[in-house]
Amino acid sequence: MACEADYVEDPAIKKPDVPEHVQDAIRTLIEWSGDDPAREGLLDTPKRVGRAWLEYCQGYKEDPAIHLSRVFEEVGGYDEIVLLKDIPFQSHCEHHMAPITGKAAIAYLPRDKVVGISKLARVLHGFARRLQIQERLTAEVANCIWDNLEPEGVAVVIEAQHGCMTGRGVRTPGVSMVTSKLCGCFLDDERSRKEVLSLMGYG
Ligand SMILES: Nc1nc2c(ncn2[C@@H]2O[C@H](COP(=O)(O)OP(=O)(O)OP(=O)(O)O)[C@@H](O)[C@H]2O)c(=O)[nH]1
Ligand SMILES: [Zn+2]
Repeated sequence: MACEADYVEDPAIKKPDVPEHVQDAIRTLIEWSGDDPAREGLLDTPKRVGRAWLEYCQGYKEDPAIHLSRVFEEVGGYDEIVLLKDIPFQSHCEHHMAPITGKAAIAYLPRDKVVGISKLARVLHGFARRLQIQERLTAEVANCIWDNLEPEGVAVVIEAQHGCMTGRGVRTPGVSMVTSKLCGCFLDDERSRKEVLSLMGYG
């Protein structure tokens, strides 16, 4: 699935060092998997995997709320739901460190603060690029928007596939997990809830 592309590898920028103890851990994992970490094709793998995990878990280095600090208060009289849907994301499950890939729909009904629309996706990625369970990811995105934009309502629906269910374990491909977190009017008012879920395509 296509994913957000704000990690741009610049060949002029030195790649981060991967400490020896991290590389050792990856060599141990290769051995545990049944291969030989000393064979040629695997010699640089510990460094690559170390860097890859820095990137998968980049979210630990940021507070996603920072993306909601630039708000617009002049919205030209618009007072309806703002929805960003089909936002692709990647995360990793905290149980198996296997990929979680999916899409999110994020909506809010502004009170007096509106943000640039890309910022909703940035908040999602900030929480997704960590070791997660889908329920917590969903709640963290919704709560961050609720606390920082103080809107009338927030709704987040996430639909994702879990690598730990497809490539191992129960080995059941094609299933999606769906989670939602509703706050404010989307939780309390049935008409608002129906409207937002229908705009998201879940109506
Ligand atoms: N609720 C929830 N469960 C998840 C998520 N990601 C993975 N899991 C589940 O976490 C559970 C961990 O179960 P355990 O019995 O401790 O681990 P396991 O023996 O590897 O389980 P199996 O995957 O069934 O083989 C599994 O049922 C996974 O499907 C998530 O985001 N939310
Ligand atoms: Zn898992």
